[in-house]
Amino acid sequence: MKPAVDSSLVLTSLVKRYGNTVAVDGIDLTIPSGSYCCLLGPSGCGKTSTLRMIAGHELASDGQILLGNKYITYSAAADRGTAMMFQSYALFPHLSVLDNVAFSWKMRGKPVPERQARAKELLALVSMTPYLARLPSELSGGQQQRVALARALMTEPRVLLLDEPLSALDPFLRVQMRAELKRWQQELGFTFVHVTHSQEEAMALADQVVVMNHGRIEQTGSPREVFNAPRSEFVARFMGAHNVIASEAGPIAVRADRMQLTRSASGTTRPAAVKAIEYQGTYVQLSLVPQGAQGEKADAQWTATLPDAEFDAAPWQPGDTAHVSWLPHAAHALQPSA
Ligand SMILES: Nc1ncnc2c1ncn2[C@@H]1O[C@H](COP(=O)(O)OP(=O)(O)OP(=O)(O)O)[C@@H](O)[C@H]1O
Repeated sequence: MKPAVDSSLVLTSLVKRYGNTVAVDGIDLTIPSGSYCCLLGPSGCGKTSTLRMIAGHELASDGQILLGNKYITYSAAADRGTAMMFQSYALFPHLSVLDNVAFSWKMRGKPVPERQARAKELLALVSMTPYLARLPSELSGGQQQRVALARALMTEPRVLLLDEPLSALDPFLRVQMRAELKRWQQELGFTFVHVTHSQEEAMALADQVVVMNHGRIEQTGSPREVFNAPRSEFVARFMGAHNVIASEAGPIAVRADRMQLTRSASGTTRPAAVKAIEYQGTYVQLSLVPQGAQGEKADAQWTATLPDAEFDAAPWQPGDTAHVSWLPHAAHALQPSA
């Protein structure tokens, strides 16, 4: 049921100021129609403000928002063609599942059979047909979330906005719901914009990851592009599993699993003391302190991960000296932050 409507979003020089605080500092972003976009970044980087400006829950201080071929920058929230799904599901506690979902059509004066039929269709999409008569208090967190999604879909949005939708769930349910979100987005075929501070969640879900820092976009790309070629030190550190290493040509990023360790020095290796070893199941993680490397900060620490079989064949001990190297293509030059 892929709709043919254009649900692309274009943000141009978008700014949000709260008094003297610049929460979003002139971002430019194109989100293709029908894609899954994750806005990713640490607390306070401006991702929720960006989402709320798209939703119309905050007015942009400057810049433009284009949905399809229509500027919605100053439109009322209800007229934008967007729907928001919140972290707290905000269902009406006294209404049944069916009535919660049908509510927006009731407000629009649609007849009972019509609104109930559509609500049932959407509740079937989110596998909630057996629970139509329940109250929200009689549902689990994951089930409440499904109902909240069905309710958001009743408004027939072209863009669904999700603000940390998985953060209230336990880790097991989070992974399950994540897979379902992806499936629903593919079935519905329109644009999803999902705010998260979890790089793991963004990598699992997104077609396009947008890494934000201090109200600006640090990097945009597919999860693979962003993970394998972080543009800045901030992105390398935020995505995790990377080392930021000083080199003559400036800082470089090397993935932890691309660090090669040997027991003797050669021309290109750098010495490091093995500080700690953690067994992680399929791999073993070593914390390394570089020894007298030029340009490294005094508190620099590197991480190397070795497949468990490789580690077991020649185990390292804390206090050992490892000589570290990497293949040329494993090193990525880092730019200064935006
Ligand atoms: N209503 C507000 N009034 C004043 N300042 C605000 C308001 N909302 C957000 N801010 C500030 O704007 C900046 C960006 O906030 P925003 O909520 O967009 O970030 P975020 O990346 O979504 O953070 P989090 O992950 O913690 O929700 C922060 O410095 C925040 O304190």
